Amino acid sequence: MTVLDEILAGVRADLAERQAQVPLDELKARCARVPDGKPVVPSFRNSGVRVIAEVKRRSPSKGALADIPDPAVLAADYEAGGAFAISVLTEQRRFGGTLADLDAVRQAVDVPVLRKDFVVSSYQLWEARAHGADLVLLIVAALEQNALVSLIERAESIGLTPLVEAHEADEVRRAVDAGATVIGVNARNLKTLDVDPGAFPRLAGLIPDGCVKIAESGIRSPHDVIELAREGADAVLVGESLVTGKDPRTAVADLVAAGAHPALKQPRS
Ligand SMILES: O=P(O)(O)OC[C@@H](O)[C@@H](O)c1c[nH]c2ccccc12
Repeated sequence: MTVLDEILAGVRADLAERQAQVPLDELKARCARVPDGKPVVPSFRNSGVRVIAEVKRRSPSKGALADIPDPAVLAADYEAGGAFAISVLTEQRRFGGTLADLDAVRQAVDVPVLRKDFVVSSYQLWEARAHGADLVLLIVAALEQNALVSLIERAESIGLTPLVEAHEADEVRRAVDAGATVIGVNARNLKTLDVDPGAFPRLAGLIPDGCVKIAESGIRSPHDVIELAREGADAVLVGESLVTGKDPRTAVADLVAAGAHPALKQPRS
């Protein structure tokens, strides 16, 4: 069993419990009461590399990272630092997150919010929307192709922007074939947890120019952002270095400033 298989087994067990507690109809009714998901794709294409800052308590590779007693405070700091969006890990067993964290962040910020989890069922898309998410992560390595296609379609139909994550060339092709318009390259292999900083530079060229390209994981410094921008990144997704650093607001602001240099990225049509 890979780490990803173990995570998915836990995710399915927790999902079954929530489904037993909250019927789908109730979730759908809640969705009708939350404001529509914010469109994000046009701003990803503007000049400047967008920074997506993540609320992450623990990880399977490192264990505990940060306490984060109040995700709302951290998210507000990220927003004040200029984050384009906030990513909230809602997986409980390995990452220490919950849907309550998503609620807290949604209440605290105006910028778009990404539900970061291991989505295997459309129920989780409705949950994401009901708890105020604008974007949702879909991991190619965790899904059969037909499931990936239908989750992308369902996400879009309920007003969520799917961020489709790949780690290998074949997964990028699957993401493109499935109709993804926002594609993330995760430098971390979720089966082994190894980080490969060369992943984005190697795979970015396989992503069509019409798609938004996001570099994920292992990003620590303004220098990293500049390098990834040169390789064509429209955005970077950063967790660990922000939650373990001293001042998340300034750390985000430094990354945003690095990515804002006009020579790095022209607006894309
Ligand atoms: O903490 P880092 O190395 O900055 O990485 C953030 C983010 O990319 C990472 O949390 C992540 C990317 N894809 C995922 C899928 C599931 C869980 C977590 C992730």
